[in-house]
Amino acid sequence: MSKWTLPLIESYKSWELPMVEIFETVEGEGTKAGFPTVFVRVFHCNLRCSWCDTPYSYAPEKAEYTASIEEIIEKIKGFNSRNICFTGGEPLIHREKSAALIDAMTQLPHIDDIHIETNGAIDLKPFAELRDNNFLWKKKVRFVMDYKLPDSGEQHRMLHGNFGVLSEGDEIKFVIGSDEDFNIAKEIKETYHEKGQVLFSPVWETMPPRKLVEKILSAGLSDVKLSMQIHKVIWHPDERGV
Ligand SMILES: Nc1nc2[nH]cc(C(=O)O)c2c(=O)[nH]1
Ligand code: SF4
Ligand SMILES: [Mg+2]
Repeated sequence: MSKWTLPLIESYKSWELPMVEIFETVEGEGTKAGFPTVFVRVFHCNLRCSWCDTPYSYAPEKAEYTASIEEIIEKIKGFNSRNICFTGGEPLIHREKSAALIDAMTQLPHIDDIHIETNGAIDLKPFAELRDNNFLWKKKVRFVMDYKLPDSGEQHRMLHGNFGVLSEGDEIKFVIGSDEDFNIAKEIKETYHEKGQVLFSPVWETMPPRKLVEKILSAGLSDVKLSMQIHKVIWHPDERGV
């Protein structure tokens, strides 16, 4: 039995979430990079990473608006993309409400993939249990879990138990800003990684991609995938809603 049991969509469709933005673009990161994707960005985050590129998604900023699950789903239906990136802020911070929104997304027939950009400081177990017990979740829902390294200032918040609940289709993203970050990422991967594609992504301002590639190759990390933020190449790095 999972810790949470979701009611039917009729009961939760009026639940409201604080929102930042919903837009369609191409996914800029990870294994889905380049595919048309609807971004659903909710408000609030439990971390404050030094290099965060979405500080408008948590206090002291304010949510742009609130929307019911039904309204969010209607907006998603207006786009052609088959992929959803559920992000923030921290998309899972709203707990049962986050789970209900994911559940409603899984019921959209035109959606193939819902990837959830979670920050490594939220217990994934209740969400993973919902996935284990639900056919549509198993088919469509994937976690893209960050592991925050020393440069972020938030490594002490990482929940290492999360590695044990990830599946083969999930992704683990290490955002690397320095040589120290690289060394810790390698050590954490060797110690905790079980299932899921490991991504190494350079911090835009402090880690030249060429240097990160050289380090991956010379460390012999043959199963690691480099993940560049291609949206920052296509558009200006500070542009929003792309
Ligand atoms: N195109 C595009 N891809 C992205 N992948 C992760 C993003 C994020 O803001 O977390 C993002 C984003 O904001 N835009
Ligand atoms: S977890 Fe993500 S949204 Fe939250 S502070 Fe860190 S980078 Fe920003
Ligand atoms: Mg992100």
